[in-house]
This record gives sequence, C-alpha cells and structure tokens, in this order.
Amino acid sequence: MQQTFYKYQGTGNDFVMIDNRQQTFDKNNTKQVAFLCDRRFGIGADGLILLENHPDYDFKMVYYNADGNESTMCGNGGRCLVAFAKQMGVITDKAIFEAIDGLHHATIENGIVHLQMLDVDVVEKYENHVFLNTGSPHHVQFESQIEDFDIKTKGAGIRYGAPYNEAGTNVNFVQKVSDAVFRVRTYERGVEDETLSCGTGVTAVAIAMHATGETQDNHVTLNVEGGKLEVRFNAENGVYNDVWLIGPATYVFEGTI
Ligand SMILES: N[C@@H](CCC[C@H](N)C(=O)O)C(=O)O
Repeated sequence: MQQTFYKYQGTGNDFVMIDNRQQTFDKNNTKQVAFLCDRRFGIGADGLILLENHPDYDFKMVYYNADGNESTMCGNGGRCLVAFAKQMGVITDKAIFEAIDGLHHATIENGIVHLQMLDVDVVEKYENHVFLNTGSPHHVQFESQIEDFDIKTKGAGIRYGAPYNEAGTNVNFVQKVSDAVFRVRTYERGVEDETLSCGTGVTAVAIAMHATGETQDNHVTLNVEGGKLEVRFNAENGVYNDVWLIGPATYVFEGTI
C-alpha cells in the first residue's frame, strides 16, 4: 500500500508526518516505521509522527523514534506537528493537543511555534550531572567544551550504562556561552546517535541550568547544532511551571512511498 507523507524539521530534528485521522496507518508495524525513517532505504528522519483525531481537543500526537518504537514526548516533533496540523487545516494559529505525557497548548505565528511543556517538580542533582523528565528522560552533563566531543560514543556509554540500562535516557552535553545562553549537543535514545536538536532535551538543559544556579534567568537561549531554541519558564520553590519551548518548525517536502 502506498503511504502519503509530509517531511518537517525543527532546528534540524526531522520527522515524517502522517495524517492518520482515518486510522489507516498500521501502528504496530515497527519495521515499517523504521523503514520510513531509514535515511538510505526510506524517506529518512529522526522520528515519525501520526496526526490523529481527538474527541475533546484539536488533535492527538503519536510519536515513534527512528528505530520504529513508540516513545515518550518529542518537543521538536510536537512543534512540527502543530505546523503540520495548520497545513492540514485542523487548526489556525493555536492548538490544544494530547500527547503521551498529557495536554499541550501551542501557538504558531510566521513558522515559529510556542509549545507548552510538562511542569517539572523533580530535578535530581548529582556531582557531575542532572537528571530530569521533561516528557522524556534527560541526563544533562556540564562540560567546559563540546566542540570536539565524540557525542555518539560518550552518549551511548551513558545511555546504556547504570542507572539507566536498557530503558535508557537521552543525554545532553552542555557548554555555557554566557549567563542565559548555553550550547547543547544531544545523543538521542531511539535514534542511537547525535541529532541536530532535541526539544525536550533543551527544555531539560534550561531547567537544569537554573536549578544548579548556572543561570538566574527564566528565559534561556539554547544553541543547538541545527539552530537556536528558546525556553521560558516560571520557577517557584523548585517547581517549574508555565514551561514553553519556542522555535521554528519548517515544512520540507511531501510525497508518497
Ligand atoms: N527529539 C525529541 C525527543 C524524542 C524522544 C526521545 N528520542 C526518547 O525516546 O526519549 C525532542 O525533540 O524532544
């Protein structure tokens, strides 16, 4: 069967988008999802996202990693899905949608998507790293420089090591640029490689930098390999709410395969 698809990217984190409002996509076919995401044999993407109907909200998001498995929240994917829902005529300039981690509010204007992320009330601080969940699990590790870093080897070591083991985590390496600006490179679970950007990852980094006193600001800029993202939040007694991930979401091409 031929599959119509749309390709989007958000700061270089790229996704195959499928309109599944008619429930025609075989959601349990892991091999098919992995094939569509394959950069040599398929379309090529870090993940695949289904746009589905929701009885109470604008739409539902179903997210798969490039390995073909359904996974936890994808921040850049959520931003791209808002742009795709607009292209499909499902929304105009704002949305409320359900993802695996709950409800998300979003707005879109001139290709820039503001996406509200999960509140965070647990930030685990260790000697060399911070661990927190921003819809997906994130290990955040501060480094003095990440330019010449072997992200894939170092990231995989942490992702598969204790205490994360097989369930794993995403791994973010962070370098401070200035008070409220950080450079981030991320190893993504389920892609099992460095990606050019990770939305839940930069959200985790912004909160981790605030929680450890690396920034006093509640509006942080994150320089990633694929561009620039912003994260804003409200911090009150160790609880982070009103968390927003902000950045571009761009249509690339469409086709059938
Ligand atoms: N690219 C994502 C994160 C996607 C989920 C992640 N790979 C996982 O399985 O935890 C983002 O932009 O947040």
